Amino acid sequence: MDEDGHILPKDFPELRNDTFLRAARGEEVEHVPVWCMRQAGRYLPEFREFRAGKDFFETCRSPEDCCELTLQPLRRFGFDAAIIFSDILVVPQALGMDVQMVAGKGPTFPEPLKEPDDLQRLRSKVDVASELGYVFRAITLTRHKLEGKVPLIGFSGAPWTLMSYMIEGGGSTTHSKAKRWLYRHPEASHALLKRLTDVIVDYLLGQVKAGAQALQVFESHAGCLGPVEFKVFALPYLRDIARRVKDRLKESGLDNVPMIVFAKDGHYALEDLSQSHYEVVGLDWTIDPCVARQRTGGKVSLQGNMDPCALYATKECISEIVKTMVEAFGTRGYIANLGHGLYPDMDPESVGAFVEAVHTHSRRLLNHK
Ligand SMILES: Cc1c2[nH]c(c1CCC(=O)O)Cc1[nH]c(c(CCC(=O)O)c1C)Cc1[nH]c(c(CCC(=O)O)c1C)Cc1[nH]c(c(C)c1CCC(=O)O)C2
Repeated sequence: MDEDGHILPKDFPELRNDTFLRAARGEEVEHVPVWCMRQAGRYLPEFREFRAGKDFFETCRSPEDCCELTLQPLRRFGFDAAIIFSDILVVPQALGMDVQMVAGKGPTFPEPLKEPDDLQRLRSKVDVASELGYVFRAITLTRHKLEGKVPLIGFSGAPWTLMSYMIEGGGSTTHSKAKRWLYRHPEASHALLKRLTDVIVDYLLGQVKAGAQALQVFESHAGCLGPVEFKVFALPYLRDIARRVKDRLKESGLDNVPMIVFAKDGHYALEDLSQSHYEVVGLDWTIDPCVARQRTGGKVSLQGNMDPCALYATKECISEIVKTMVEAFGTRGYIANLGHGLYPDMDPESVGAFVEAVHTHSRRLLNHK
């Protein structure tokens, strides 16, 4: 404990299941590891009960609550990794923006950025330890409470995805306000993306120092860009993040951690993403696993990519879909996941069937080699 009574990021329990980390590095495994994006979420009755009546970002600021919500899905399912409960929008908050979670509407910025002058409203220097220390404390506490069961993943939103939220002020189908900046104010766009990148690098490094054993960067809004805009406004910053986090870990004498880049609907950028210093490329369900393997040329491990809606199918059907998916990806350098997050109306039993199917089919394939 430190003088404020916070648990310290040291003497963590020994890791008992490193399958996820080995798969991320392309090493041999006994089964294909599996986890789900949004595995802590409203599809779980215990999650809904725990969150009831509490403000979303208040919950994010409570290390004890984040720890409990992170552990909930692991009590039910044989996931091979945990992901810290938090949200990508804590970074815009750290830059000084107000963000609220409005029931039925999703994340909302009462005062989004409208014109380049609005950049002056953002904090010029962000001290991540003071602004986002609550996430670091949640990670440290959770890493202890996991008791070495599985590794803990930390995460951040990617610069373009965060920029688009900060300008749109919430969810959007066209992202036209944010894309207007790219075409009308390219310099201001780069200035904003650069500032986000700097904060994200410090933030991810802080997460590793706090105990995160892998990192995922969510470029959730890659799909509204085309290949040209992605190359100019997203890819350079994604690359910069991975390179700088890895350099800074080395400088600090810390071990490298696997990094995953997930650019939702960014299949047009697969080749580039596989050469961006990330160990793992996450895939949504719009790309065929064999095509993805070909286009990434065995340079990286792959993660994904079952259509989350396949969980509405029967257990038998889920098992068949998983079998086809695992056979197509192969058992080496592969982390099974959905192609995006779980939805609130999904049946926890189907999630259990998905996890079981990944383990069963991959064990069978590995035993027949
Ligand atoms: C775009 C994005 C956000 N947040 C996140 C992304 C990137 C992933 C993606 O592409 O979906 C990332 C995120 N958000 C959350 C996690 C926790 C870890 C996990 O995956 O289990 C993670 C990794 C918790 C959450 N974040 C949120 C919830 C649900 C709200 C609640 O618990 O009350 C959870 C479990 C809220 C949130 N936060 C955000 C949205 C669009 C929403 C949904 C709003 C709604 O459905 O009303 C922004």
